[in-house]
Amino acid sequence: MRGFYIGRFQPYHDGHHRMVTEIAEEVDELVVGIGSAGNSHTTRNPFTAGERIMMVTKAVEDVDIPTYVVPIEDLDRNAVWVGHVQSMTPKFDVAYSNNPLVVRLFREAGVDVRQSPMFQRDVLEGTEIRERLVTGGDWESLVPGAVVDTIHEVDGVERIRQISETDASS
Ligand SMILES: Nc1ncnc2c1ncn2[C@@H]1O[C@H](COP(=O)(O)OP(=O)(O)OP(=O)(O)O)[C@@H](O)[C@H]1O
Ligand SMILES: NC(=O)c1ccc[n+]([C@@H]2O[C@H](COP(=O)(O)O)[C@@H](O)[C@H]2O)c1
Repeated sequence: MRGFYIGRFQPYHDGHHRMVTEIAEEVDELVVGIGSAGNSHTTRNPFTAGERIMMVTKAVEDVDIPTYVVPIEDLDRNAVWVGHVQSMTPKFDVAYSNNPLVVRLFREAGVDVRQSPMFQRDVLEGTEIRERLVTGGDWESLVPGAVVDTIHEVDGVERIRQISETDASS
């Protein structure tokens, strides 16, 4: 059986990784979809699809099942989004998400969906980690080591700080 797990992964964090580890107990292969693949260089979506592919590919090296990482661009039309996803990925039998819109769209399209508990959601949240990147807080302890390496390799801390500045006073 093959599973599918989609997220924006801005960045991929320990909550995502815990979910992947648990999914790997239930399926034989996993497809990870990098959502909003066309978005980057904004405070909500600082990292490119390629950078997120590196984060996930390296982080899942310690997961025992074959894992494919596929970028998925957004569409203006929610009603056909599941078909768009399926057109870009290996066939899958079950989708994993805690995002209510994603759950709804897959179920309406007849795809089996499983949800998981949220792990340490007070800190394991992309928004919190991006905030810490900007303010100089401890973000490294909330993401896999491979993600720390990727963010440093692409000068990600400086990038997110610079794009979060305003030009109001200049
Ligand atoms: N701590 C967590 N535990 C379990 N699942 C999580 C956790 N954080 C996110 N997820 C789930 O992983 C998927 C992808 O999440 P996403 O990339 O939007 O991360 P996020 O932490 O919710 O980020 P953001 O704050 O940027 O929205 C979603 O289904 C989301 O609900
Ligand atoms: N119409 C669309 O393009 C559409 C619909 C539902 C989800 N998505 C994407 O799926 C991903 C879901 O991931 P999150 O759970 O991280 O929000 C996001 O990238 C979101 O933009 C896109």
